[in-house]
Formats: sequence, structure tokens, C-alpha cells
Amino acid sequence: MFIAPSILTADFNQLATEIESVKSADFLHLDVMDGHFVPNISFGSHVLSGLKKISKVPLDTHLMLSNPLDYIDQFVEIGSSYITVHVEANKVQESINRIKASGIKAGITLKPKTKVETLYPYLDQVDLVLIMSVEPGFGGQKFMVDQLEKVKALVELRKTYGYHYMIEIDGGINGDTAKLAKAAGVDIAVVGSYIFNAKDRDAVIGSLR
Ligand SMILES: O=C(CO)[C@H](O)[C@H](O)COP(=O)(O)O
Repeated sequence: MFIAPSILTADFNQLATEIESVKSADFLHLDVMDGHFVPNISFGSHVLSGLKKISKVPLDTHLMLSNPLDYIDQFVEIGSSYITVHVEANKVQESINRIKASGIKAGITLKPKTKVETLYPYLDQVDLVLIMSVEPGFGGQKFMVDQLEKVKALVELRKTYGYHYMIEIDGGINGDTAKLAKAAGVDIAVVGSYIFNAKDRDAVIGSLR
């Protein structure tokens, strides 16, 4: 399983050092929140604009925004490899088109209460499907085990229709829940507090893999 540390729980007073501490990761997960789509505000592209200068880890950007289309160019500009938008957001199809036209990979995601069927119109177009295993907005929450049913459904759909997306899970991942996620068919685990609350982050990344 690939591991994507979420910098949401990192110490922003020493962001460069925090990012250096997870240099063995497969992706760096960026949780962008607008205080409207989710009840929290995190950071915008300006804060992240120097990231590519200090880390070679590919950037996996998750836009928790009501109007992602208005911000996609900024997150392309900072060097994102993947940009993921919510199916509940405005102008979903236009956002996916914009991401792909920018030459980077597009992802789709959904909140825990949203049915997996809402993703069906986009599954043939996307490179990544992100399953939220907590209510988006905050790190450090408990893993919602029932969301693994969505992972299993997506594995089957990929097999049946020959889709190419990777399946990512985000929220409440630790040593135990990572095993459940992997068994269900997850390709990438986003991990916030379990990594950033540890001293030896590379060791945690290695053990999660
Ligand atoms: O997207 C998020 C919250 O919206 C975080 O990425 C997610 O919660 C990871 O943090 P943790 O591993 O601490 O649960």
C-alpha cells in the first residue's frame, strides 16, 4: 500500500522540517478547506507554493471546497500531481475537465454519508477515487469501518469495467485500520495524526506499508 502523509496535523511553525521528516512517503497529501464546504479552514496555495523546492514527493491535493473550479489553476501551479474534488461540490464535471486539461491526474471523492453510486458518472474519467473514512474537516477522528464497503464496491467496479483509478482512503488510519483498508483493496492510505504524532515518521511509514 502507498502511504500519503496528510500535513494537516503537521507543525506549521516548522513546515519545512515536518515535510523533510516524511521524505520516504509515496505522496504528500494536502487537505485544502474553505470553512464552507467543511467546518474548518486549513491553508491555501500561497502557503504551499514553495513545497516543490523542498520535497520531491508527489503532491496529492484534496480540495474540500464548494467551488473547486475557481482554485484548480492555483493548485496546478504549485506542482500537484493529483487534484481531487468532491462529488457534492459545484461544477464537478468542469473541474475534472480542467484538471485533466492541465495535464495532471484527476480524483473524485465523497463525504461518508454520500452514496457511492453518486460517483458512477465519473469513474471512467478519474485516476483516483478517495474514500473518506471520517467526516472531512479535522484530523484525529475515529475510522468509520462501514466506509470499507465503498472500497470493496470500487474494487469490483474497476474489475468489471476495466477502470484505471487508484483507491485511496483518508481518516483514522493507524496500524490496525491500515490492515483493514489493505484487505478491502485500498491502494493509497492517507495518514495524518498517526504519522505526525510519532517521533520517527519514516519508521511509521515503513511499518504501515
Ligand atoms: O482529510 C482529513 C480530514 O478532513 C485528514 O486528511 C484526515 O482526517 C487524516 O487525518 P487523521 O489520519 O489524523 O485522521
